[in-house]
Amino acid sequence: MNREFWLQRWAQGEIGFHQPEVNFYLQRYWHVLGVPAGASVLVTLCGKSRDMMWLRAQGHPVFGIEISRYAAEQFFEENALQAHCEHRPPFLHYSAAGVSLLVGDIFDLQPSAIGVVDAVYDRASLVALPPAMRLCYAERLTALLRPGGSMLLITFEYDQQQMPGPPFAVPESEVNALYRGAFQLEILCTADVLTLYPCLHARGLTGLQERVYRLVRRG
Ligand SMILES: C[S@@+](CC[C@H](N)C(=O)[O-])C[C@H]1O[C@@H](n2cnc3c(N)ncnc32)[C@H](O)[C@@H]1O
Repeated sequence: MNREFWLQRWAQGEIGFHQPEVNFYLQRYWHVLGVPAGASVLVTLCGKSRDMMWLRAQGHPVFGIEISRYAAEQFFEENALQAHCEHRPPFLHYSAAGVSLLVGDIFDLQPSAIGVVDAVYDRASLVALPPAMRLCYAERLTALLRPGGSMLLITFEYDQQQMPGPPFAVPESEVNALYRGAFQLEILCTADVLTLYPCLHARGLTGLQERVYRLVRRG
């Protein structure tokens, strides 16, 4: 999945991944992470997710990273936030009260751009990436999260033979392989969710699970 694939999806309005409501698991499990108000949160591959507004309302300074400028502009417009935009190569940096969105490639994101963050929220992000990109992505997040910091990760699991991604299936064994070197992992929830995603059923899936993880970065 290259940059052009996602820019085209946004340009054509093919954004079935976007949830009009705040994510259920975020609201249910964020408190389990124990991230205090005032602690910064990085929302990876953020699109125009309303989850950023929810995290902001919990008192977190929110950083989002997203390749599509169009998505970032829609986010501020739909949430009636006045954003200031600066070009700080390699990113366009949009900021409004409590929310900063960096428009650019997450693989260019260094701690020097936003500092290390206290927490990470990954919904529909790891599963948006093909297998060859995932290790590099996990290493990037590990570098951006402070030791002791937490991540809430939501994945999909299904038979990858039944449908090409995205979203891709990322099994528990792969999550472990990507993160266990630097994190303690705990599964918070596993749910059968095919009926909630009729579009994925229509693409050929006969089973679909969502899994929610809490990860804590080792010191
Ligand atoms: C499946 S969507 C999920 C969006 C969001 N997390 C949500 O829950 O609505 C994946 C998003 O990642 C963005 N994206 C893909 N590759 C990227 C990259 N290398 N750097 C930054 N954003 C990227 C896409 O434009 C898209 O908005």
